[in-house]
Amino acid sequence: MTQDTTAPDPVLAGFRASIDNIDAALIHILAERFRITKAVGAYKAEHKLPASDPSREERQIARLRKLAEEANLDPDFGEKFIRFVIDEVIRHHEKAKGEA
Ligand SMILES: O=C(O)C(=O)C[C@]1(C(=O)O)C=C[C@@H](O)C=C1
Repeated sequence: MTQDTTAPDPVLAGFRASIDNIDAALIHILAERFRITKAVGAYKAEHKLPASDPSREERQIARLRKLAEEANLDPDFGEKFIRFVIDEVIRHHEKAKGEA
């Protein structure tokens, strides 16, 4: 027998309410991170500093991999996620340099 996917499922709805709250928190946290990195990008452009700092990134990734492990999160996923975010920040920094 196939499951009726339209029937209300309060257990699933409870899980999803929590997922929705977590996703909202993630968006706010990311927005706050990009708000501060925008200021970093403007500072770097003004002071003619390079957009990226690979040694800083290495330290961030090592730290976050350790935190991920302690939090029982796949460290490879943690690294991929922060790499994705940092790459976007660098793109913004490069754009800010072009506009300075
Ligand atoms: O810390 C810096 O210098 C930044 O520009 C911020 C940031 C980041 O998003 O964390 C971005 C680019 C750098 O390569 C390193 C780190």
